[in-house]
Amino acid sequence: MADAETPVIEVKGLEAYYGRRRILKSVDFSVNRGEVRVIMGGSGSGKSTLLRHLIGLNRPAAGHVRVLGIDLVEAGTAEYLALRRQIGVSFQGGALITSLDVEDNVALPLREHYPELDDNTVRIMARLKLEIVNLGGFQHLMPSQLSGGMIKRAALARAIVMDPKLLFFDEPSAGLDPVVSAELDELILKLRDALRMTIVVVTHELESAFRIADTITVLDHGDILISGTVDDVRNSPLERVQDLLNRRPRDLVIDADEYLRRLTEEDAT
Ligand SMILES: Nc1ncnc2c1ncn2[C@@H]1O[C@H](COP(=O)(O)OP(=O)(O)OP(=O)(O)O)[C@@H](O)[C@H]1O
Repeated sequence: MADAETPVIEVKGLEAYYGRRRILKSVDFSVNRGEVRVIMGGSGSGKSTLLRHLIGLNRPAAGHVRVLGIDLVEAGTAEYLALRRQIGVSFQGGALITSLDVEDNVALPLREHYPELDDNTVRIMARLKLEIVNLGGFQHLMPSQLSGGMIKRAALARAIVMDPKLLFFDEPSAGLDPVVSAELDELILKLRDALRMTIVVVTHELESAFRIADTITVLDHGDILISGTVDDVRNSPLERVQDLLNRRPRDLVIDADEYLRRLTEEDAT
């Protein structure tokens, strides 16, 4: 396992493809313990693809991904499962199971990874996490009875139920009003400070990114444009970074090679 000095995430030369299309182009990326790293970038820039590689859901076409000291390319199944117990993931949309109430949704990873735990212990652990995300008392509601912000918080409670060292959060603010979104930002900072988690957040929301980030990585068409502090990113002289910060669309500029490739490419099987 990693010591206190080693980055929690180390990625070197990561390449990713869907079919023959290269999505990530030799990405180098590292995240230090205890920081909130925000991954930003336009739609289709490769943020979710990078996240999937960091969680081990996708295998790199080239390069290495080391998480909490474990090389995901080389790890065997047992090592990977041990690692997954230390990683929390909250996907876009919440992905709660509609037939289970909030408490059973939150308890799910515990039941899956620690089947030997008795029901009472599982219940207490789930409720503790519901308290942390301000859903204390709502444990018996069904997902269909929750607001958008409550769904995100329940998904977050589920992601942290096993006290992960590392938390991945995909689009926490998507579809939320600004007040609820700001509450969620505060919650992310609370997890970093009170539970000392390292947190990687993918977001489109600039305001939220600047509020929660210790460091920011900006992706653009599968390349990292910049990784640095909030000030580094704000003051970046790179035109593409400023386009993103000022919401100037770049995708209207047609890349002739890419356009031709799309027209002529056979479907991957
Ligand atoms: N399963 C898949 N099969 C084929 N292509 C995919 C798949 N998933 C994503 N892509 C393509 O890969 C590119 C990068 O997608 P990705 O979802 O990583 O981007 P993103 O930055 O997360 O975008 P968004 O902000 O819109 O969610 C996009 O062009 C997308 O269409």
